[in-house]
Amino acid sequence: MILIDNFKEAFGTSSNNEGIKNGYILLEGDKIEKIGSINDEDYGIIKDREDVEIIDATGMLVLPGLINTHTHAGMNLLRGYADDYKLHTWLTEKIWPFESRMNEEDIYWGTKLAIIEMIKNGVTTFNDMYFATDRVIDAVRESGIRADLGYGLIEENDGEKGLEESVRLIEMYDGYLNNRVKINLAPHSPYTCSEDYLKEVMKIADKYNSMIHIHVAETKEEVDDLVNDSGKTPVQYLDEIGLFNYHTLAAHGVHLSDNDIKILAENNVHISHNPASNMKLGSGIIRLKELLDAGINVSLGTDGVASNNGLDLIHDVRLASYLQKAVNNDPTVIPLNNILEIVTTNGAKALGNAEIGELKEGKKADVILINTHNKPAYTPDYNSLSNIFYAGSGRDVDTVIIDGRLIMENRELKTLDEDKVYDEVANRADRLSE
Ligand SMILES: CSC[C@H]1O[C@@H](n2cnc3c(O)ncnc32)[C@H](O)[C@@H]1O
Ligand SMILES: [Zn+2]
Repeated sequence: MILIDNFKEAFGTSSNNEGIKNGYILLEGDKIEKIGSINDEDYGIIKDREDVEIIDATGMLVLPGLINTHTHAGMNLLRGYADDYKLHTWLTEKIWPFESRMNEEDIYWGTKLAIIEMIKNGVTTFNDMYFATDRVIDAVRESGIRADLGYGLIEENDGEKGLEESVRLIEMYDGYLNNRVKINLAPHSPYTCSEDYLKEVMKIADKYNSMIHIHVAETKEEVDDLVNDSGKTPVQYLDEIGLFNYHTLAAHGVHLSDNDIKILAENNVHISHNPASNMKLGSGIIRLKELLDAGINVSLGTDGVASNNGLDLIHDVRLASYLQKAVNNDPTVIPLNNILEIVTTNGAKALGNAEIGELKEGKKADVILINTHNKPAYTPDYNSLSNIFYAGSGRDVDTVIIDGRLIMENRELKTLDEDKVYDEVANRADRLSE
């Protein structure tokens, strides 16, 4: 049992996002057993139990673990390799040639680096689309993080073999490690997968009840190309071929018409918004207010670090909020309460996982502690949630617990050898960039 003792304030405990002050959280196995006040009668009894490991959370803020719903973790090997390009040039002239030189071990070490970076920024679950999924799973197992993984399907690269690989992964690993690993289907996009290929993906989704994770309407060029070829927007096209009959998480959704938004809402399509990547690649600005007003579930992703260039969800959700306030000329757009939801409960919904995203009894014990001691960002303290999301950063995350296991304490990782990962990645980057 773990007792998170005497925290300053905990959020994500109720739907109105009111924090609980001066309390404790008891974790039993992989679940949250009890959340209470230090004034409760049983607090003393719990604290005195011999089987309890106490984490002193004095002065700490507690949140559910953050959920990053769109990543390419192996791309941590490409940080800073190709900056300041538009998406098409970036992918075809820089990223894909580099990726074609990467082997499975490179992806393993790149993924480990991404996992270190995510844990250190309070991310406890990530949804990844990439290659070498067995080695990605090794990195997930060793680190203790939670992950939803899809083998990235680009028809020209993998064809039928990619579909077989997706099935193999589902059959072998969906629900692996006490449900810490879930497998989904990850066709890259409508511009790299044909209609027939996507229909094969849908057949697999049908058989295994799998989620589909796909890039959609990221750039104006992507939309214009498809409209010119078929008279349909990517959203209309995917709807018409039946893809949205399956649980779909569409990454990006930057260039959407009113009709596209209606289609997405009617079909309960989830959007993973990637503000930093969209801004850096000059892809455009998502119509976030319209999406939320239409009742669409929007979660947050970082995308890969080659287009971000970090994995700090607290930073990125602030970007998203400020950008929307600016473009809408309205500071009430994406208020604090929505910010917390976007990186927690909305992420859980996007991944179809009712066990994560909240600090509630019976939910998975994915918990992060933010250290406010002696930090300008947390002083004064009119509103702790404001300080976390409008002033703080992922670097303030002190302790991370995933599936009831202590993964980081006092910013020290318990499961991975950080220095070894930095050395490996640096050496591999030298070889790959030659
Ligand atoms: C098929 S695995 C994932 C594939 O996606 C590439 N990628 C990375 N970032 C983006 C993006 O913003 N839009 C489209 N594709 C992207 C990545 O390099 C992998 O090849
Ligand atoms: Zn992406």
